[in-house]
Amino acid sequence: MKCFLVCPSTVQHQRRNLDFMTNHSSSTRTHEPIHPLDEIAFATEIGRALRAQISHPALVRQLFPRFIALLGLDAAGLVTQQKGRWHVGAWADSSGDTSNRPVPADLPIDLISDAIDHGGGRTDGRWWAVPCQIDVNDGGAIVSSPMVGCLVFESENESIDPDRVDRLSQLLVTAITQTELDARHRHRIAQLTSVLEAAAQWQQTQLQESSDENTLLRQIADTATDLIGCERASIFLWDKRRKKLIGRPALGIDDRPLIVPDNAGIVGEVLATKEPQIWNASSDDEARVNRDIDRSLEFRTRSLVAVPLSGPRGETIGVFEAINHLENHFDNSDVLLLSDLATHAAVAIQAQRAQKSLTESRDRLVRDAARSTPLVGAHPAVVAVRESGTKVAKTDLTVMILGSNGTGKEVVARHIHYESDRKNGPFIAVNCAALVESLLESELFGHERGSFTDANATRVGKFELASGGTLFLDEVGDMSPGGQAKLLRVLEQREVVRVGGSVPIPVDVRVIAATNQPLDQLIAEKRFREDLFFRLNVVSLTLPDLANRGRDVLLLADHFLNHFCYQIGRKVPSLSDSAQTALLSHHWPGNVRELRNTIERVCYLSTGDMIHAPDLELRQPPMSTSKVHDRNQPTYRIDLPTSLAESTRLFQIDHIRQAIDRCGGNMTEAASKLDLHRSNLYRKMKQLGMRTGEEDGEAVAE
Ligand SMILES: Nc1ncnc2c1ncn2[C@@H]1O[C@H](COP(=O)(O)OP(=O)(O)OP(=O)(O)O)[C@@H](O)[C@H]1O
Repeated sequence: MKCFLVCPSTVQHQRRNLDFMTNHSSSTRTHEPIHPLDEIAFATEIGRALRAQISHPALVRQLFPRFIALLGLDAAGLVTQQKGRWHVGAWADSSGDTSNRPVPADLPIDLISDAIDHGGGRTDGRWWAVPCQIDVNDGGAIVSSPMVGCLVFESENESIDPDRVDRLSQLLVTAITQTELDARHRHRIAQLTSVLEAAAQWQQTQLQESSDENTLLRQIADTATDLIGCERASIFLWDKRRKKLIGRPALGIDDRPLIVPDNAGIVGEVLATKEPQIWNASSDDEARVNRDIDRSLEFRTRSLVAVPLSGPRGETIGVFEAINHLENHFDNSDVLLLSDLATHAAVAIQAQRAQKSLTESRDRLVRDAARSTPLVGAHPAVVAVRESGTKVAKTDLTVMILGSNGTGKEVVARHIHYESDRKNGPFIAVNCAALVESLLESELFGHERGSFTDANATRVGKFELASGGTLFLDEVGDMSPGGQAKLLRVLEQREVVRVGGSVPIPVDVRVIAATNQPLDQLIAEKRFREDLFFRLNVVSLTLPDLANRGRDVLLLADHFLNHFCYQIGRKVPSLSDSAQTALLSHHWPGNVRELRNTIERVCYLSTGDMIHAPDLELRQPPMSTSKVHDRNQPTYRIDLPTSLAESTRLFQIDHIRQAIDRCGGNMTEAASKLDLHRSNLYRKMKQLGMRTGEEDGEAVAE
């Protein structure tokens, strides 16, 4: 028995029609009286049974014997028509026995059909038939197949009173239809619960990045097979362009899909009409089914139901098919269930496709972003930074990157980010030097609306924005003391509180800091918190100045040449020997950034296949404006008037720097050019306050 909902009109409909038509006269009979209280007791019993949501068999067991006894019948039962066949349920007699009593062989089928066709009770004197039906309209959207049947009873009692039969059978028919509707209701709720549970599982599968479409389709088909109770189920996705339907899972073939023309068989019919189709071999046209599929799968289709799979805008994306009902034929209730599953399946399939395409775009973007900022360099110090960066990327350790302006600290930070598991998350860079203390807190931690005069809207801070990714704090040495204290708190607690807010927000961020400042000196001068330094400096990477990277200048120049020529679509010119020498001997106070700008300018302004030294326009800035720049050293300027001793010192620094530059960082060669012994050159450099590279063993190449 299937679904339900009592519709009052059903009861009234039956009530109106229960005026018995007889083909023999009962007016001459004498009726045995039933005490009215017995009828009331019967009605009360029915009411109690319905309230208790009695099952159908229990109803037959409990109420039929009472009905039989009240009317003095021999036996009674319920006869229903299912899929074109008569089906006799339990047959009860007055003893209450519903199991052993055999169904009479001579059931009055004509009388039953007559009662059903005319919607009213019928009797031939011995048999009585009272229609007991549920129309699909009775249950609204949830009754998928009607119930067609009759309450049938037998009585040799001549004195039976038709009015009493009418009254009591009305009561019993109401009880039967109500019980049937209740049962169908419960069954439908169970079905919908299962469909929702299945949809939730498909959603989980579809959200897993690792799961592919096949896994999802197999899961959907398995659910349909279980819930409908059939041998197989398959989802045919429509390849509109190729006019094909691609069935997966392929009804028993595991590895390859089943491809059929999109106009063949019943799936083709569903695609064309957008209407569900049922096909049962015993009653339907054999020509409708595509037996080619059966032959290729060595399978025999006995019955099938297929419904369209529709996308969000109502467009058909395929067909969902269930094959070979395990118990009997498919009917409308299977269409209803398969359609429910198809609705959720289409959503899951489309969502997984959208997710896949988003994941692919994201991966492409991440790959492009990672490629767009390669850490170019073959100098041992750069190689060491790259290797350490790759290693440390696999951890969540905080990293401090040291180096002069323009040496590539942000490039290293990006390298670490794109080498880490956080690469699909955001990379957010904040220049701490650019933020005054009052703005820094709101920039990093966000603020709530109205928390200060200009806070017109809630703002999410950089820490929150970087959640799941990396936060790069550039120029951290320039951060105000107040900012340092707040930063330390966030690093320790791993949660932020927005300005003007009170709720701590957990943040999952990897912090990379960078500075061109001598932090040890700042700590000594109490301008940088030592505790913050230890928090940030878990791993420290130092980038040498470009002037100390020897032939890396040429590698980088080549890299930028390719980059900019590709951008403007010009053939990549070569660097002449003179250009190479000029690049190697320039001292690059602006480091890689300066080189990049130089090459960019050349790419736009020069013509021809060869770049010569004059094209580079590399002039050492005049002493009055030049930076005699050393990593982690203060910047010196000659601000006239200045003492002769200081001018001499700065001149010597610049002179030595140029000599080292010209020799590509080779100290022995530079010393010889300066007519000094190598150890004297080191001593002189120390005297002048220059870094020699011996301090950290890497900055100055031999
Ligand atoms: N090793 C490198 N390979 C490729 N490009 C680099 C490299 N180092 C630096 N660059 C480029 O040089 C420019 C400056 O680099 P970056 O901004 O990383 O330097 P920085 O040390 O962070 O500078 P600042 O201290 O001024 O913030 C950028 O355009 C960057 O792409």
